[in-house]
Amino acid sequence: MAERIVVKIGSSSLTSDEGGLNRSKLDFFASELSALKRAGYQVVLVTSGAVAAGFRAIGYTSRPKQVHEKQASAAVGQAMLMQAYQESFGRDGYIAAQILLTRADFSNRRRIESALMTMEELLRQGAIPVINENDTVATEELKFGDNDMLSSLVANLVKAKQLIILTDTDGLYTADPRFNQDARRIERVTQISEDLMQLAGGSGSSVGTGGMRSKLEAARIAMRGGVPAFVGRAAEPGDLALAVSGIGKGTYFDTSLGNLPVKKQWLGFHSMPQGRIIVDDGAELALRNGGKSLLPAGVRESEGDFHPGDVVEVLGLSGDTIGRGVVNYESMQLKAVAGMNSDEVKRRIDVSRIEVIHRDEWITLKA
Ligand SMILES: Nc1ncnc2c1ncn2[C@@H]1O[C@H](COP(=O)(O)OP(=O)(O)O)[C@@H](O)[C@H]1O
Ligand SMILES: N[C@@H](CCC(=O)OP(=O)(O)O)C(=O)O
Repeated sequence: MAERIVVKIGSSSLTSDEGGLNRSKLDFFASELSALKRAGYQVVLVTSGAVAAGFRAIGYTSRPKQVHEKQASAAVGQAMLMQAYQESFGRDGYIAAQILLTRADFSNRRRIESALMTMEELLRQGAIPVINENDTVATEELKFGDNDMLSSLVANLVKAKQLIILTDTDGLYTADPRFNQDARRIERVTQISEDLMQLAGGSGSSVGTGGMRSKLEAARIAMRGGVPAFVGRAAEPGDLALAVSGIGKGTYFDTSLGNLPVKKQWLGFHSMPQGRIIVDDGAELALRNGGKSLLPAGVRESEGDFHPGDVVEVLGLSGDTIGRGVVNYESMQLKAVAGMNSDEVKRRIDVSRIEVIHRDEWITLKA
């Protein structure tokens, strides 16, 4: 199968601060993507810019702040974006296909699997899926807001070889380069620590939303899903190909993890935990490093009202989250048998599976 590359382009790379599309910039990125297609890659584009492209045309003088104004701007600008991509890719002999997604679509396994099937078919047919958040229906509490996170979830979903996040800066610096002239670029990152997160500031333009911070959060999700990421700039013809080949103008985020199955992606990134289980140090070690199931003996306490099949969050004695899993016990049952060995549990209650959480239905969230 052809290797897949997911490319995310931010508003600041496609539009001007005063609003409106910058066609020459968009044409440049489209030809960069076409070049990847010609080189044999399957390409998925996650594009921002709908709000920024549309707000001036609909009558606002600056990027609006109210949600319904942004949604109205996006409704106008999304059509402009797609028309421009159709024309630009069309010149290179490729078809652009619009896909609009919300966070709620990712939480619903059937909907996201359906979106994946559509993307698979589009890629088989040689089209370029062009994805944005469905701004008109996304509610504020459930919005991605910026498309960085959306692009990492898409990269995990399609099991991309690489996620390329293009922006107006050539990578992650030791400080926001707008304010600190001594800031140095960080070439490679293997783990996104809290210290690293502290280096990243907000957006550099009046049209971008996420800033470097949201790009780091996105890179962390991609790495966790087994997809290496790149954050940087493509300004000259061939820059995107250089980024893909490992010598781009930006920061590389490496991962040694394999691709995460869609079921585990859902568990880790989209499910809604119904309760919390606190485990002892031995169980924490077994879950983190041993690839083991959680047994009642390791459970110290549980909180919340959950039922078999619900997702619960698991914490260590320090209060740190270890991961999430699908629980096999009623919350009341688990309280009654916490800390007991498996034979004793079997004598006392009737459960279909002795594991509180089976390792196949578990994901570790932090190293
Ligand atoms: N440590 C940092 N390294 C690099 N850029 C940073 C850093 N902290 C903040 N930034 C800012 O993040 C901006 C990119 O984010 P953003 O404006 O949201 O772009 P986009 O629209 O491409 O998503 C850069 O222009 C830069 O000014
Ligand atoms: N869905 C929105 C994305 C908002 C946005 O600005 O994102 P980004 O430029 O990636 O920080 C749009 O198309 O305007």
